[in-house]
Amino acid sequence: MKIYIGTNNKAKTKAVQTIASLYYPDASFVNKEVDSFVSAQPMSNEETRQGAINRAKQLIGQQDTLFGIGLEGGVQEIDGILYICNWGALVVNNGDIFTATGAGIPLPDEVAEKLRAGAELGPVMDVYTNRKGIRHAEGAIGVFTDGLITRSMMFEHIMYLLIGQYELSRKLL
Ligand SMILES: O=P(O)(O)OP(=O)(O)OP(=O)(O)OC[C@H]1O[C@@H](n2cnc3c(O)ncnc32)[C@H](O)[C@@H]1O
Ligand SMILES: [Mg+2]
Repeated sequence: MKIYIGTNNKAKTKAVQTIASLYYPDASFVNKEVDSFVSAQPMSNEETRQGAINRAKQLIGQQDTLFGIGLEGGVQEIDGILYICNWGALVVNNGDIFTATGAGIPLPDEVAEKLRAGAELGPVMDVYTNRKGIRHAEGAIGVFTDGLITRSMMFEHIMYLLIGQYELSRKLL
């Protein structure tokens, strides 16, 4: 059985493979770049959630699919502070969909200002750290938690939340 992953991002892919292979050791993984149909930089919880759902829905209908996973990163403003937010969606071929949200921490003002002006977090983080490809590595959440929680670990938690809901629904059938 195949598990479809709606991205080529390395941090997201690692999270899906790490957690899903614990529960489905015989599954194989297929990456498929799909459109989120939301902004490149989602600016609300609602938009970020919708991006994850939109990605996952495009993975319906493949042969031998266990499920498809859509993961989306964004930011949301609360009380004048920009927090990172992250969402995941798991879809099965019959159209059932499970969603979950992940950890959120505030972004420093100098980063938040650039996003409010229209920049994307990925490139902003590369400039901030003077490195390349932070979004494929520890991510903003890793940089701003001193490496304690990486972008993969954050998406791993979302994977547990998604698989847990999916498995429970199968037990209730
Ligand atoms: O290839 P995809 O799956 O699109 O992976 P992505 O890294 O672009 O991830 P998202 O589209 O889900 O994230 C939306 C934007 O926020 C950026 N982003 C999100 N989380 C980030 C993080 O933890 N560190 C750095 N950039 C991040 C990302 O680069 C995009 O500009
Ligand atoms: Mg993206």
